[in-house]
Amino acid sequence: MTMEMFILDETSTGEVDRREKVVAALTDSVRDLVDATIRSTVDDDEILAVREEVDALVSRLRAAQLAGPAGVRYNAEGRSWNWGNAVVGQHNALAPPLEIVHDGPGSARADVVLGAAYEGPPGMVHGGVAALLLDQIMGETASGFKRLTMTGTLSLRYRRGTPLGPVRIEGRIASESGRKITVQAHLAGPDGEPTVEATGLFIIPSWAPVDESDRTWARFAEG
Ligand SMILES: CCCCCCCCCCCCCC(=O)SCCNC(=O)CCNC(=O)[C@H](O)C(C)(C)COP(=O)(O)OP(=O)(O)OC[C@H]1O[C@@H](n2cnc3c(N)ncnc32)[C@H](O)[C@@H]1OP(=O)(O)O
Repeated sequence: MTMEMFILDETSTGEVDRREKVVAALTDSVRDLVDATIRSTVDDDEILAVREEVDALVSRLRAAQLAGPAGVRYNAEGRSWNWGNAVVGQHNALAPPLEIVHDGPGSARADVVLGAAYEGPPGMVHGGVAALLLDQIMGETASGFKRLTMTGTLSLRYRRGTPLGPVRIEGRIASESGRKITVQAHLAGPDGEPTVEATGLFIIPSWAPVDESDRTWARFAEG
């Protein structure tokens, strides 16, 4: 991976905002479709009929497609967007999506409601999903949108099951040394008691710009 993998896109911020909103609304409907598919008890004939309609809709969307994944894009105005991101992607129905709040330097949090699509043990959040969400918030905590960071090592302690439903995730920088940033985080259910605790080492890659006064690259990190 190199800085060149971030895509400079000519689209204006106004147009990005407009398009994001339109497709995000469709994405919400697709999330609803996923939940409805998991939980539906309609009869087989109805399932077959719905499948035909869904296949027809997929064909319509495929009429004009990107050649590959959405990537992380930015424009000359400093707006960046990562619509396909697995955790925060506004156009990714697999993403909850997480809306991460940056409280201040070195800390971040997010509240999200995890439904049937995120189940592992019965009625509980899948352990891999917890790791996925923690990884993203910890990466953003380390980055603070001021530098590029990548996950080096992630260690999780699952203290008890997390019930599906409302979840809070919080992360903070514990220490820094050169290009290495240690982040601690946890995920908690509605009672606020941590169910998963995480420690991660996030690394500013050797190929990333290191001069924090060089703001030209900061926009990349805002994806
Ligand atoms: C994603 C980027 C966008 C970010 C946007 C901001 C938002 C973020 C949100 C994103 C959230 C999602 C986030 C994701 O999902 S990121 C996706 C998951 N992570 C990856 O794919 C990372 C893959 N690995 C690499 O690219 C490289 O190995 C990295 C960049 C990690 C280091 O390659 P680099 O060539 O730079 O390293 P170096 O050899 O100069 O070593 C430097 C120092 O680090 C130490 N070390 C090295 N590796 C590890 C390790 N694995 N554990 C512990 N320590 C390690 C090493 O010993 C040395 O220590 P010292 O000898 O100096 O003491």
